[in-house]
Amino acid sequence: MERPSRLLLVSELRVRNSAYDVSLSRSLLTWKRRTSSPVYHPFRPSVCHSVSVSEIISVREEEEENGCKDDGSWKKINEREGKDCRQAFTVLHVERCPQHRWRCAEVSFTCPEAALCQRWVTGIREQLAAIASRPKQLLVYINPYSGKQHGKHIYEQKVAPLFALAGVTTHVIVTEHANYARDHLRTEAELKKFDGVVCVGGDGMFSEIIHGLIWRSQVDGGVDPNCADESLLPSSLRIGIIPAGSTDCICFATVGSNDPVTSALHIIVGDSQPMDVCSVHHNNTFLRYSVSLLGYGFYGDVLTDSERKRWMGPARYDLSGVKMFLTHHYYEGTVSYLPARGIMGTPRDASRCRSGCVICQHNGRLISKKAERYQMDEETDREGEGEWKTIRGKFLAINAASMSCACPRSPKGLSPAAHLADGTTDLILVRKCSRFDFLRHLLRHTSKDDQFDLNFVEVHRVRRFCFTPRHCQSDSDLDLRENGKHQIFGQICRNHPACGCAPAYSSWNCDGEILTHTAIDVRVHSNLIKLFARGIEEPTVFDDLTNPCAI
Ligand SMILES: Nc1ncnc2c1ncn2[C@@H]1O[C@H](COP(=O)(O)OP(=O)(O)OP(=O)(O)O)[C@@H](O)[C@H]1O
Ligand SMILES: CCCCCCCCCCCCC/C=C/[C@@H](O)[C@H](CO)NC(=O)CCCCC
Ligand SMILES: [Ca+2]
Repeated sequence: MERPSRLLLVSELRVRNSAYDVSLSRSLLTWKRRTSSPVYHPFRPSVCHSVSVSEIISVREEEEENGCKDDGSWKKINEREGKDCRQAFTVLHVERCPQHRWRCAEVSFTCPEAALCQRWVTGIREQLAAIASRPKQLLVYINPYSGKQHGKHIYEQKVAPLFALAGVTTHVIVTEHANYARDHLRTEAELKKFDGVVCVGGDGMFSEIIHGLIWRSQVDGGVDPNCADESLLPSSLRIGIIPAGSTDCICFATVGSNDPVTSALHIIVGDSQPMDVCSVHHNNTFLRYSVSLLGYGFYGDVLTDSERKRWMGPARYDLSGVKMFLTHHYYEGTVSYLPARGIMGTPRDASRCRSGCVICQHNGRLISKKAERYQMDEETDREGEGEWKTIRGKFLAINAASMSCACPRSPKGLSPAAHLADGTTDLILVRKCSRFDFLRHLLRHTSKDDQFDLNFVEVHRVRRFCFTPRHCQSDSDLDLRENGKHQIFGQICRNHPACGCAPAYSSWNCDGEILTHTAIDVRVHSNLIKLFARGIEEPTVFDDLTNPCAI
């Protein structure tokens, strides 16, 4: 509880015609109803409220209904006398709703005199202006074709008015084609003018934004993105996601809901959530970055099939999901991985990555210390931190989840205990099994049962991994896609009934985009980007203790 000496303003004001003791400190705005009777009244609703200053959106001066507005006579007299007659102000603030949703609520305070009202408005505005983490100028990209193609409407109706209320200025760009946002960020955008980038769309659009920003940071800092062993430079601009796509798993897993208003409020209050990014290379050539799912086999095939059904909108994934489940293809290959050693947490933990996650903070610090040590001693063997393990086999799915990948289809996600910023990815290997068993595994993504507790599934928390497919036609480890033969062999294997074997290749689903190669080298870069989010909030039993009214 804060000491009274820290209070910046204390007044008796009126809220809905009742008298309240209102106080403002650097961290809290509190209003407590004055009671005429000292006797405890069991049926009286709660009379004390507080809102964190960091969650105030803005403050608006109001004109007093009875005096200023009515016939104007009172106002006119005041104006003639050079007095400001505004005696009420409204505070717009974050209100928490079920399912991690935030709303903009408001409370109006009436003051006995205009000068006091002005002191309050100025006092609150000064506190808001002192919050350095709040963005003032944002660069907004809207993909008009995401999800159900409502991106533009969502932004204009739900988000832009909130930014205007909060005094956030924006430069809005509606993309004209795929990779428009990525290329604009890479080459043209004057990033120095902005405090963050907002992406209105789905996971694919978010992927464009991080590709533009990460590329720009490397080029500006002289880092070669093609070198798989290079440590990447973090991007200084935070990214906000206004969900308007088909899966929106990055928004869901970092905020807890896919709600544009909630996301806009997290941006306005200047939240910050660090995130791991995987770089994907093939033969020391950069392919893509991934923050959510890298999936070969089932999820790669679902994506390939669903791309042809884009016109169906989000339902395309359900149809392709059922189709690929029935197709039941498995793929042969070799997975090598570098287990994450000395870190806190395992993929089978019951605890979850939540706002202020201790595991992310601990592991993030540990990994950056290791990186510093490596930079000081160039001779150190980077892979000396652990031993590579190799698994050869036939797999229905190979998934790397760098975060839980929670989404409305699977609220706990592909790897429920994965962390947003712990410097690792969870490598999930689903070996060839019966359709019935695979269905059991898939259905467990939507229930409380553990999807890893099956003898054909294994999961490893890793820092790096490589995959090499085994070919249908030969044992060579060459990736035939490179010289164009894959298409031919792929077709023969898929379509030729006499072949009898599964198709040679699947494709990698990299955050919803198809990779051009199947043999890949994946490395996790801890805390490479930051989002305007705070991780999923969990109400705690201590919440009441932080509320001075409760004590
Ligand atoms: N103006 C545009 N015209 C066509 N495609 C675009 C345009 N702008 C972006 N894209 C591309 O559209 C693709 C899909 O976008 P997005 O991810 O926003 O929606 P989604 O696929 O419906 O959602 P999710 O990725 O969450 O499943 C991305 O690959 C992106 O590069
Ligand atoms: C037959 C019963 C099946 C029930 C299975 C439910 C399992 C759902 C797990 C969902 C995991 C989503 C992982 C997120 C991946 C995103 O990066 C990507 C881009 O948005 N989306 C997809 O690839 C879309 C993937 C859609 C998969 C269905
Ligand atoms: Ca992670």
